[in-house]
This record gives sequence, structure tokens and C-alpha cells, in this order.
Amino acid sequence: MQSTAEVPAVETRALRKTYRSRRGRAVGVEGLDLVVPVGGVHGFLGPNGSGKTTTIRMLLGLVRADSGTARIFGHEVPRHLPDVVGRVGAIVESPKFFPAFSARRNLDLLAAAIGAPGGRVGEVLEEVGLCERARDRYRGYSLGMKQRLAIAATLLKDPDLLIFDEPTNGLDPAGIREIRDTMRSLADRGKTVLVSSHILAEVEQVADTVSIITRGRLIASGSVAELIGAGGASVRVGVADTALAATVLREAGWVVRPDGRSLMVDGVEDPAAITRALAGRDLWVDELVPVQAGLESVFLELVGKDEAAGSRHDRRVRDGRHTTVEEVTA
Ligand SMILES: Nc1ncnc2c1ncn2[C@@H]1O[C@H](COP(=O)(O)OP(=O)(O)OP(=O)(O)O)[C@@H](O)[C@H]1O
Repeated sequence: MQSTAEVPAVETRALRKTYRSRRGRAVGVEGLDLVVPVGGVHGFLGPNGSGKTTTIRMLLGLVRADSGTARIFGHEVPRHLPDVVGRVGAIVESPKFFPAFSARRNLDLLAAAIGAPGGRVGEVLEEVGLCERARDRYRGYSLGMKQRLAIAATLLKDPDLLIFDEPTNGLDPAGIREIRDTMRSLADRGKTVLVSSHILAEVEQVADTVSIITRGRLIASGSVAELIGAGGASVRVGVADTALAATVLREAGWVVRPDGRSLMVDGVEDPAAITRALAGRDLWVDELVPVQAGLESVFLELVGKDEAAGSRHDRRVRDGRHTTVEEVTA
């Protein structure tokens, strides 16, 4: 156990995990250094297949690391997990509830099973905003309500750290907002929320700090404001031949992505340089609009740089990145 006052909620050092499969070895996590400060919402971001679930499963003792260390509130895990597990609530897979029972009855059963005080059920239903529907059967719940009930279940033992792996997967915008509001109110009451996601725009609205990983490695971390401030501006570029323009701009070193009938160019310090580069190839710009930078563009810029500099690509990871880009830019 670490002795300093400022012990992070989660800290990993050089954490590594590879999986063996019929196709050889797949990197899950490669030397990951992750620091999640105490208090607030921490977004753990990365494309599909970048190692988020693997990391979370290692923290919870569900997957064994090949090497490196992981600590929760200073306790090394999995070795000392029993000392700290009472302070951690996690949703890694969809928890099972009885469909024919009400939310309250499901939680009453769980509370009894883990020895949580009876009064706690009413409190957690209140915390996730399900009081009014607590007597309805679980099977009639929307996906968003089911996910909030799952969060309520993790709160029964009043943990200090909540770990949610992609909690908004499959939810509609209203459900996503509900989960976001729930995470915000948990953090406002002093909890630490570690939430993984590949949907940047969602996390940007709720996270205080983020860690961005790709191919199992950390490529950026810090407060959302710092990261957005560090990235150059994005510029929307209108041009008739977007395919050729994208090639020209990429050759010149910019990170370019399609944006409807235009192109979005990230990390631009001097927009006039874009006009010059395109004019040099007889491509005439009809629109050049600076766009407020967001985590999404910072992320794409970082991933773009990382992959440009990158060595070998794990095909699955690369496919995952494209999925993410399409999803976040849809
Ligand atoms: N049980 C396993 N066996 C083999 N390879 C695995 C296993 N679990 C994960 N991997 C591989 O490890 C890498 C990281 O996967 P992981 O699920 O941790 O990423 P992720 O960021 O959580 O992705 P997603 O958002 O899709 O869940 C991927 O290449 C994945 O294919």
C-alpha cells in the first residue's frame, strides 16, 4: 500500500497483456501507464480493440497481466484486491436481473445477498432517478433504465470508485444523457467514476480528465480543457474534388477526414497553408471554416500521428479505429 496523501484512485505502470490465439499473439495492452485521480469523471478513451476492456478486467482481477503493476487506491491488484474490493463498484458486462421482478425487488435481493443495509435500496434508486418506476417489472424497462438499475446495483455497497465499461452502448440519445447525468451526479458527490468509451463527444461532455489509448498504449492524458487547448484548430475545407484534395493534404502531413461534401482537417495552425497546398495542385478552395476543436478532433489527430509514425498494424485494431471514426463522425 502506498503511503502518500495523493494516492490516485487507479494507477498502472507498464501494464502488459498479450492473448494467444490460433492466429498468433494479439496485443491486449502494451506497457500501459494510466493514472486516474481521485474524484471526478475520468474518460478512458480509445477505438474498439485498443485495450480498454482488457485493462478494466485486469484491474478487477478478471484477467491476469503478463507484467507491470496495477493499484487501486494504492493497493496492488490483484494481490491485494480483497483489501479494496469493497470500495469498488463495476459494470463490465450486463448484469443479470430477474425480468418478472420489479427493480426494487431485484435490488432488495441483491442487497440481502451482499449484506447491504435495507435502507440503501431506496437511496440508490433515488441516486439513479428510478424511484418513480421502482415498482415496475424489470422486463418493461427501457435499455437506459436497465443500465441505470445496473448502476444502482453497483452503488449498494456505497463504493468510492465506479468503473463502467462502455455504459452507453446501444442506448438512444435520451438514454445516453441519463447515464451521463447519473455519472456527473456521482462525481459531484465525491465518487471517482472511470468510464470507458469509444464515443468521444459523449465523454467530452461529462469527463473532467481523460486518458486516450490506442493499440494498448497511452497516447494522451489530462484534463479535457488541456487536451482540447493543446490540439490545433480544425478547419472545414470545401473543394470540388475531395478525394484528390484529401490525398494532397495527407501527403503534406495533415490529418484529414471526410465531413459530408467537405473535408475536415485537424491540427491546423495556419489555414492559409491549406489553400496554398491545394492551389499548388490546381484545386480551388470554395470554403475554409475554422471549427471549434473538440476531443474528437484531438483524438483523431493523435491517432493519425500515432499511426503515421506507427510500426506494424494489428489489422483488428486498425479496423476498430475505422469503426470509431465512422461512428464519431456520423
Ligand atoms: N480473450 C481474448 N482472446 C484473444 N484476444 C483478445 C481477447 N480479448 C481481447 N483480445 C484482443 O485484445 C485487444 C484489445 O481488446 P479489448 O477488448 O481490451 O479492447 P477495447 O478497447 O475494450 O475494445 P472494445 O471497445 O471493442 O471492447 C484486441 O485486439 C482484441 O482482439
